Amino acid sequence: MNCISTNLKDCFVLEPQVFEDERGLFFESYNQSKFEEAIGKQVNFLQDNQSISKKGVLRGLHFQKGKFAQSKLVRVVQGEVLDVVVDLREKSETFGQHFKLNLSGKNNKMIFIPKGMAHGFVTLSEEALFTYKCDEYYHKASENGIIYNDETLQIDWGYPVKDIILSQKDEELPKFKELFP
Ligand SMILES: Cc1cn([C@H]2C[C@H](O)[C@@H](COP(=O)(O)OP(=O)(O)O[C@H]3O[C@@H](C)C(=O)[C@@H](O)[C@H]3O)O2)c(=O)[nH]c1=O
Repeated sequence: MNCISTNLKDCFVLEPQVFEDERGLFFESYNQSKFEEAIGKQVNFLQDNQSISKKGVLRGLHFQKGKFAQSKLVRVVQGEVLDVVVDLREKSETFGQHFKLNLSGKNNKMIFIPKGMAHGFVTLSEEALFTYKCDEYYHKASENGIIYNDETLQIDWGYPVKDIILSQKDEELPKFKELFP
């Protein structure tokens, strides 16, 4: 497994070893010991999630606050998304900066997102099957987020704004400056 640093400290891109043969391919989508060795720390994943999104669907930017903050290991099984991570750790040198990467069922890349970061993605293919592990349980009262087109964060989603599909909840997310005045 390759582990590649990103511009955000503690946020890594992981590339599993893929074995291809005449039948197709195989890879370990999660191996606790290889994963923890790659990122250099222990993570106790408690919940696996899966979503299917249509083209243009943007989910994010999301995080859980306080003691329900989650680390996530995210990947795409089928289709393609542009995945975005934002550093919300106020003491971090990269506070307010973001990292983005295309994740697809073809490149098999994964992103490890530590606690203290917001996460979102926009679906580039007709449909995308997205799956991720979390090290804290879903806790509705701790859900929080930032509007995807926030003027302070300046994220280029590389997708026509008029075609972006948001949930009602995501349309009403606050701005970065409201959370961090
Ligand atoms: C995230 C989540 C949602 N739900 C429920 C709540 C709601 O009725 C329904 C859909 O929830 P949402 O609209 O919040 O789903 P979604 O927009 O896919 O939320 C996810 O977005 C990505 C970007 C993340 O990073 C995740 O952590 C998570 O916030 O599923 C759970 O039961 N458990 C969970 O862990």
